[in-house]
Amino acid sequence: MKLNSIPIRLENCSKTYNQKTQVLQPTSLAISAGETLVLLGPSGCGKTTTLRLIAGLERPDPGGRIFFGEEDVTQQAIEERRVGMVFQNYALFPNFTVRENIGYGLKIKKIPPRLRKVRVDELLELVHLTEHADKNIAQLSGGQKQRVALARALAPEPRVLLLDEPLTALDAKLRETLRTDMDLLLKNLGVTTVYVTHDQAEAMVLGDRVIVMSAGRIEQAGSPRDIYFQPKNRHVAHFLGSLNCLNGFFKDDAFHTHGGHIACPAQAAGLPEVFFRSEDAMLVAPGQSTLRGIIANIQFLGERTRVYLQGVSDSVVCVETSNRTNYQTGQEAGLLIPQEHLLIIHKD
Ligand SMILES: Nc1ncnc2c1ncn2[C@@H]1O[C@H](COP(=O)(O)OP(=O)(O)OP(=O)(O)O)[C@@H](O)[C@H]1O
Repeated sequence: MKLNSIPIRLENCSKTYNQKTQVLQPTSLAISAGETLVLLGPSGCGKTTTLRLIAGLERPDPGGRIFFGEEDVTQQAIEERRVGMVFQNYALFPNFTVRENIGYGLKIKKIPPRLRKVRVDELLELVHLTEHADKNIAQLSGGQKQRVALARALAPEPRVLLLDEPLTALDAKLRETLRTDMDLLLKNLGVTTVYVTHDQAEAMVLGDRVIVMSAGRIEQAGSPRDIYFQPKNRHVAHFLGSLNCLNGFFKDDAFHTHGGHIACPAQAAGLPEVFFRSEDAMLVAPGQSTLRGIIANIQFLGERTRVYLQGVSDSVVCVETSNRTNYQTGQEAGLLIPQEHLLIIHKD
């Protein structure tokens, strides 16, 4: 199944509720045809509001405009915009069967029953629910309900697919499976998609581009690799991955390096902050580095181990390692950080 896709453009869109709280600051944003754009950020940062503006469930403040292709849809109601929406809580009709739920939008559009059946069968296959077609919604698992919701949203061939935390209500294992299914599906459909989540792994896997938001504004837009490896500021850096600060270990842009690794950083203040990601540091014998600490805590996760070191920086730092050494708390350890893995972020 392939859907037609169109670009979307938001021009200077802000949103103020109750004439006082501006929850979205003036935002301009272009989404390419067929792109999957993920809006990522903490609760309350304005992701859902942005999605609702695109859907036509909210209007932007005066001056803001929204385009689907060249068409100005700012004043159009949701029905006119031809968008498909999927919500966290499914919003399915509980007394309908799977088939009836998926076909609902087609019935409203007065598509003849024979054609409707063909289309619903195709969608059932697409979301792997053919054998559950005649079950009631109550008989389905959470993951199956979400697949019905997705098929129902796709049935009327929307121009744009809008997904608001569709996997949040599911348990971790199922989320991971559905995330992979969703990724394949979106790539095959080729429909312009806006996907809201606060889960960074979901954002990385699904997004062609990720927009990191905080406090009603866009902090950074870029490919998953860009925002992960080149965060523009500390909001973005902290929101992605596990980050450690090397407080006060940076001076006059002079690193004392040891075979390309930071081994003896100098003390200073008032300069950019230096961070490193937990997976980018290596634990070595204390004698192999002048960055040393005492192991304060260990979390064994199976495929990797998190080791927390005290005394390296002002606060405890976390190192993630996949080696199989049986570290012990109280043990002294050295830390090496490849210089190219340091994140140097200027204070904002
Ligand atoms: N109808 C409304 N009236 C007043 N305030 C609202 C309304 N809808 C949302 N808000 C407020 O706008 C802010 C942004 O909400 P929004 O739902 O866009 O955030 P979000 O990033 O999607 O968060 P979450 O992940 O929790 O849904 C929040 O402070 C919220 O309380």
